[in-house]
Amino acid sequence: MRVKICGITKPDQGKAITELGATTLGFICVQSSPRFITPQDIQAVIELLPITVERIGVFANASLEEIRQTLTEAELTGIQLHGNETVEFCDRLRQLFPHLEIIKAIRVKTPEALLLAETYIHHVDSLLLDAYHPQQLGGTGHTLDWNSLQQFRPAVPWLLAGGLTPDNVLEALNLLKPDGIDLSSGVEQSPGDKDLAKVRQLFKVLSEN
Ligand SMILES: O=C(O)c1ccccc1NCC(=O)[C@H](O)[C@H](O)COP(=O)(O)O
Repeated sequence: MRVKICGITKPDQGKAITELGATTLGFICVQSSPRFITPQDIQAVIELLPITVERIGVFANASLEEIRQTLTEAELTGIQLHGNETVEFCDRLRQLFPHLEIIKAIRVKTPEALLLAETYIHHVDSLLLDAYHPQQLGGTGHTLDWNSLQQFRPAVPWLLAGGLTPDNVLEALNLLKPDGIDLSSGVEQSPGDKDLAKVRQLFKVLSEN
């Protein structure tokens, strides 16, 4: 299963987290986030990683030019769109960067958000469901109402995000069986500073499942 640890800001932590078992690292390219990392600093993390690790840049309502600029400086394998990007924007991104994975994140405020997610399936490679928060775009530590997601079976792979921790991840996995999981604040000491003991605990519980 795909395990994405998001909000990496420190090279040594990125390296350690992949050694512990993460398949995918996420880098927050949203300047208002306390987990923001510059393209140059993303590349410094990437240089310590095995080539097999997926490297996702997380953007929210960025322009194509901003994304293009980041890609010239950091060797990302995918783009996560965490704002209000349209299907047309996803299509354009695909045309420009056909080799990159495109993940559309949907922040679930009401059940209609799941219908919105379905409208992206022909325009992206993967979906990610995250918690809605009126002031924060991501990294909120809030869980979704998992019961309301039980019928969610999109025709593309999907990741579950939002408030996952080593303590609740197995319950979520057993209930929803997503293709992957995404964690940030649940394995942190403070925003952008990962807690390696919590990451270790995460992979321990996953291996025992
Ligand atoms: O994490 C952020 O600070 C962030 C800021 C702006 C847009 C997206 C952001 N995070 C996106 C993620 O993929 C997080 O991993 C996801 O929201 C889950 O976070 P958490 O609830 O803390 O596990």
